[in-house]
Amino acid sequence: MVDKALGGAGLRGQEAGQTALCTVGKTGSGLTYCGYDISELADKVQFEEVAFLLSRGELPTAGELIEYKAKLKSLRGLPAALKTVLEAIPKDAHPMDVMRTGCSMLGNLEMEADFDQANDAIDRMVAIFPSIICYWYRFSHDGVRIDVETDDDSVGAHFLHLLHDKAPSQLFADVMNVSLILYAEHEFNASTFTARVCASTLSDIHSCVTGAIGSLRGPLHGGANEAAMELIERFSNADEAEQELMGMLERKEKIMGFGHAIYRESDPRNVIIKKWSERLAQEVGDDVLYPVSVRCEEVMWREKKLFCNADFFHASAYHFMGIPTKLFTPIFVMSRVTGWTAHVKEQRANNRIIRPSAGYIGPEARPVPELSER
Ligand SMILES: CC(=O)SCCNC(=O)CCNC(=O)[C@H](O)C(C)(C)COP(=O)(O)OP(=O)(O)OC[C@H]1O[C@@H](n2cnc3c(N)ncnc32)[C@H](O)[C@@H]1OP(=O)(O)O
Ligand SMILES: O=C([O-])CC(=O)C(=O)O
Repeated sequence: MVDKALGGAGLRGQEAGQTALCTVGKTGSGLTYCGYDISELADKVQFEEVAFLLSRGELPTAGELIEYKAKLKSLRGLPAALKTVLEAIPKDAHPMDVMRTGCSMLGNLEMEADFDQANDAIDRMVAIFPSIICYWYRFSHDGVRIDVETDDDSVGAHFLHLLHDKAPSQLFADVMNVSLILYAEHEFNASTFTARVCASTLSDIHSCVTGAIGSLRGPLHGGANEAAMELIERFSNADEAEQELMGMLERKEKIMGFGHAIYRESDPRNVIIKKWSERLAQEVGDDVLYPVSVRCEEVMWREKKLFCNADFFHASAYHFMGIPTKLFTPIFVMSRVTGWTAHVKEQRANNRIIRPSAGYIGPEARPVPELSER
């Protein structure tokens, strides 16, 4: 007999393996990376320190951080063949498909020939992903071939610089930094599990990340930040948002950016990005999107006890920084690549091919009828 609680839909509640990288819904504020609480990381460190922590197992020393950031800076350039591929992708393509193709093409050009090279391949992906999406976006939308080798100090500032053709303000760079930290890692979520399944076949790291990008793309996972933006921008004030939301709930529609597979009462990342969204709203003089978002949060909790997940206030925060909605989920990729690849290495270090069983619900055994008799 299958235990329904354990064997139910979505594998919910099953321990599908072990990890030393992250806890979700267990200790502290509810999310830790290698033992460090997310609220402390978001307050104190740079995204590059988190990327180093996930790939090397410990936070860097001051010297290691300088060296690591210099390495990332040196790896921002795009190979000519990759530029050619990006230039061939149409303007109306989905940017997550651009990321998927960009990652896959990189794997063709710079194959991870040996697992010992994993950290070099990881560093390259962390450094080059902002270049990939911005090169395609600026070429297809603005008709320019940008130089992706900026001197910006961080991954987040590099991205905003390429996108807007100017170095970002300190506030915008700080928000990008926090956002990338919040999205970096989250245990056995759907995209990370995809990467681990692929890794368990002893495949290469670019294949693992390419598959993970495909899983992150969906609106029930990373794509929710874009869907949340499409929701909140429909409303011109908080009262209208409340009225519309009540109708959506009545019609049993799903409200993107709310709820979670593991957290039951709150997502610890929400309080952090919400604070930054409020700060940005003040900075840009917004008096619609932020109050609309807050009202959505109040209504969803009051009516359904559903809370904002990491994606909801990311929508307004990114919008206030002038980031086009269709680029929201690719930013998630730029960050989560650190978590995915840490899991790939962890899987490889203690591997057994991931191959669960299926409960069969099809027809009884039967003979194949002749073609003329079907
Ligand atoms: C970074 C991230 O990936 S965070 C997640 C981003 N995704 C979203 O924001 C999409 C919207 N949210 C959802 O679809 C879900 O909450 C998920 C996919 C995140 C989690 O799914 P599950 O684990 O199946 O949710 P859960 O078991 O808690 O759902 C309980 C009930 O609440 C409902 N519910 C959950 N989230 C929502 C929502 N956002 N809007 C309306 N109803 C919801 C479910 O439909 C379910 O109702 P039912 O029992 O009548 O079918
Ligand atoms: O853990 C999950 O199911 C989804 C999520 O919040 C994430 O991947 O950040």
